[in-house]
Amino acid sequence: MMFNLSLCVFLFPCVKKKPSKQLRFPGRKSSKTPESKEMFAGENGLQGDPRLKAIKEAIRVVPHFPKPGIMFQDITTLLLDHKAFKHTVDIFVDRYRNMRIDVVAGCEARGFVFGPPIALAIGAKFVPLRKPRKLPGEVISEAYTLEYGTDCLEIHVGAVQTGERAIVIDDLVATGGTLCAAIRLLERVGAEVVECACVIGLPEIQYYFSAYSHDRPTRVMNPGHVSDYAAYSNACTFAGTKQAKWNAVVHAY
Ligand SMILES: O=P(O)(O)OC[C@H]1O[C@H](OP(=O)(O)OP(=O)(O)O)[C@H](O)[C@@H]1O
Ligand SMILES: Nc1ncnc2[nH]cnc12
Repeated sequence: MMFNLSLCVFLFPCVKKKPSKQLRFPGRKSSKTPESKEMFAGENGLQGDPRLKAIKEAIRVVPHFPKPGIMFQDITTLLLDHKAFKHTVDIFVDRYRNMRIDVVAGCEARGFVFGPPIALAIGAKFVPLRKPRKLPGEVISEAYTLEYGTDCLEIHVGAVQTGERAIVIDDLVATGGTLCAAIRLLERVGAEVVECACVIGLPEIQYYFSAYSHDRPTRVMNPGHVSDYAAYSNACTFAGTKQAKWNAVVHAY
C-alpha cells in the first residue's frame, strides 16, 4: 500500500514514526476476531439476526478497484436489493431513534445514501459533509488521508448549532480519515458527536481504534480490509487530539 509519510506527519502531527511490529497486530491470528463479530450484534440485540447476513451478502467485493490491491466494497449492489437496503437503515434507526439525535451528518458520497433515510426516520436534520467546492455557502474545511489518496470535507457554517447532538453516517470506515475529518468539522461548529455509524468496517481499523481509543464507539456491520499504516495514523489522531476522551471503537462484521 502506498503511503505518503510527509503528508501523514503534516495532517497527523501525533504520528511520529512507523508503528512497531508489536503495535500492529499483537497476538492476533486473524483480523476477524470472534469478539468483533459479536459486539455490535450483542449490544443491539442482533445476535444471529439474519438481516446481517443478508446485508453482507448483498455487498459486492470488487478486487483491485480502483487500484491494484484494493478490495472494493461496492454498496451499489446493496441498493439493488430493497429488502437488504431497508434492513440496513432499520438497524441504525433502531439504535438512534431514542438517543436525542439532532443532526445526522453524511459523508460524501455514499454517506448521502444511508444518512437521509435514517435522519427522516429518527426526526433529525440531515447535514451533508461535502467534498471541496461543492457547497455554495460559507464553509469550513478539514483535510484527511484515505486508503487510496487524500481528500477534504466541508460543512456549511450555520447548518449545525452549538450543543446539537450529532451522528456521522458513512458506508464504510477504512483508515478512519473521513470519520476523523467529519468529527473535527462537527466539533468546530460546536456539535457533540455522539457516535459514528458505518455499514462496513474493515478489520484492521477495528484493531487500531480499539487499541487507541475509548468511549465513543463507531458502529459498523461488515468487514473488508485496509491499509494498516493509515489506520494507525488516524487512530493516533483520535488519541492524540482533544477528542481523546471520547474516541472510537470499531466493531467489524
Ligand atoms: O476510512 P477512510 O479511509 O476515510 O475511507 C472511507 C471513505 O472512503 C470512501 O469514500 P471516498 O472518499 O472514496 O469517496 P466517494 O464516496 O465519493 O467514492 C468511503 O465511502 C468512505 O467515505
Ligand atoms: N476498500 C474499500 N471499498 C470501498 N470503499 C472504500 N473506501 C476506502 N476503502 C474502500
